[in-house]
Amino acid sequence: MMVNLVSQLSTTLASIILFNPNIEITFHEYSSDGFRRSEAYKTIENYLSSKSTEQASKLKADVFKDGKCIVLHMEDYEEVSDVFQGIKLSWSKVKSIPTTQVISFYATSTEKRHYKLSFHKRYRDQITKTYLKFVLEKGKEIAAKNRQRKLYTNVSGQSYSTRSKKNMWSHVVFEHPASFDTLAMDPVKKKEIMDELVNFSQSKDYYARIGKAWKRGYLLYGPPGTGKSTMIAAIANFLNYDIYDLELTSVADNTDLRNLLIETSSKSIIVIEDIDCSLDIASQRKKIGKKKESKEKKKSVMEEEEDLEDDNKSSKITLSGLLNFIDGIWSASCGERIIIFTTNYVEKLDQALIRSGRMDKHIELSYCKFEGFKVLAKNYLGLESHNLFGIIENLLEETNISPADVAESLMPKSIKGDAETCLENLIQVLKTAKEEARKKAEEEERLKAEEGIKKSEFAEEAVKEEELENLF
Ligand SMILES: Nc1ncnc2c1ncn2[C@@H]1O[C@H](COP(=O)(O)OP(=O)(O)OP(=O)(O)O)[C@@H](O)[C@H]1O
Ligand SMILES: [Mg+2]
Repeated sequence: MMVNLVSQLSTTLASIILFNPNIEITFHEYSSDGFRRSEAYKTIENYLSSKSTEQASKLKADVFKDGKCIVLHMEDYEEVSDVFQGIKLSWSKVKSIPTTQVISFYATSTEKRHYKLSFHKRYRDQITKTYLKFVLEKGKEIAAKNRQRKLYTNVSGQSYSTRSKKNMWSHVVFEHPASFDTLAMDPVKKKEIMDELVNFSQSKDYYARIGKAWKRGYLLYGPPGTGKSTMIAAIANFLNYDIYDLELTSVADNTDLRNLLIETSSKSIIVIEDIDCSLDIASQRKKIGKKKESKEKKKSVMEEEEDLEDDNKSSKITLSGLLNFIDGIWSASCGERIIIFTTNYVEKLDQALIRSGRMDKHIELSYCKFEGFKVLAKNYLGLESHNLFGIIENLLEETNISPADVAESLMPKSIKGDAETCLENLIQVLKTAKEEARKKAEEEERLKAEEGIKKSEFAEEAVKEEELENLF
């Protein structure tokens, strides 16, 4: 009887060992030489963080963003489950300690960890081909969300704490509070921009398929104080990107520009503010024209000297240098990038610079209208409606005022300042702006009329002179 039981048990064990229906995949923490921490291990750790938080009984905490963000991971020997397309899987964290003691400077050589993934063998294809790719992508997304974002500049300054390699960029932590929620603009336009950004950030495969660098160019234009810089910060916060604020006047030449761009990382926005001022592109075009002219007609020594002085004063970056960069020749090396130009004078820009394909989308940020005002009133005063809103709506229709000026009027001028006082203050500002605009228009009319009179007097004079000349 006893012999029978033992033989039965051993048969069952043998069948379990021989016919184990599960497949196990291990992901080791360190590379086989023991020096490099595996990217896949870190990514899986990130992917499992939310599942660990929900399921594991022993957790380990990692603190990010100067203590503002805590991420929990499962401790050694813990196990969590996952479900993918209806398939049940399990992840466990295993620690192994070598039996022979090795004396080493590296802590890694004594304790070895790995994640072990188990699933039924009938799902081998789905797991190895689809699930693992999904885990790595999700893990990377989580890591990107948790990282401390940075604002880089190529202008060297004392306030910028850290300088990256080759001293090309210096950076500070990027903590601008702007968001699309607090941005005052037409809600339809806002939604369209947000949808497009999401679409862009998820289009890696699409860009790879069509053979284009994964980048998108935006031109933000409009009068001062309409929210161009605020929108850049909102985009960075929305997509969780770094910002590279490129000051073209501090870039020596095209090579310098290329080196700066090579150093930018993926998931970043490269910004050139006031592009019309930072690069005298229009005059470069004229200069090329002038050079052609000078070949045709000989120039005086003085004219040549004037041209040379002009050349020395202007930046050595050429329009073609900048266009090369935008076209992705230098930026195609890795990852997703957004390029944003801002300007107050869109009409001054060279068409080559802003044609579609380079600047894929042109966004006009304009004067504050009622929809924009409602966003500002909610942000600044916590108001969604008020009986003064009607008057403000009418005045905004008749007046050009920037969101920055509206925002300024809505800020309480004293601690006791209440919402109604702020709205009345804004009404006053709008009435004054309207009155000033009316006076300005009248003055312009008057000047035009005077010019007209002068011109007709001049014409009459000329006719009289001609008549006199004809008499003699
Ligand atoms: N559309 C807007 N929504 C919310 N706040 C705005 C908006 N526009 C301007 N502001 C407020 O006005 C301030 C100035 O705006 P911002 O710097 O974005 O303007 P800008 O268009 O970049 O101006 P400039 O052309 O002078 O660079 C911001 O700090 C913000 O508080
Ligand atoms: Mg600005």
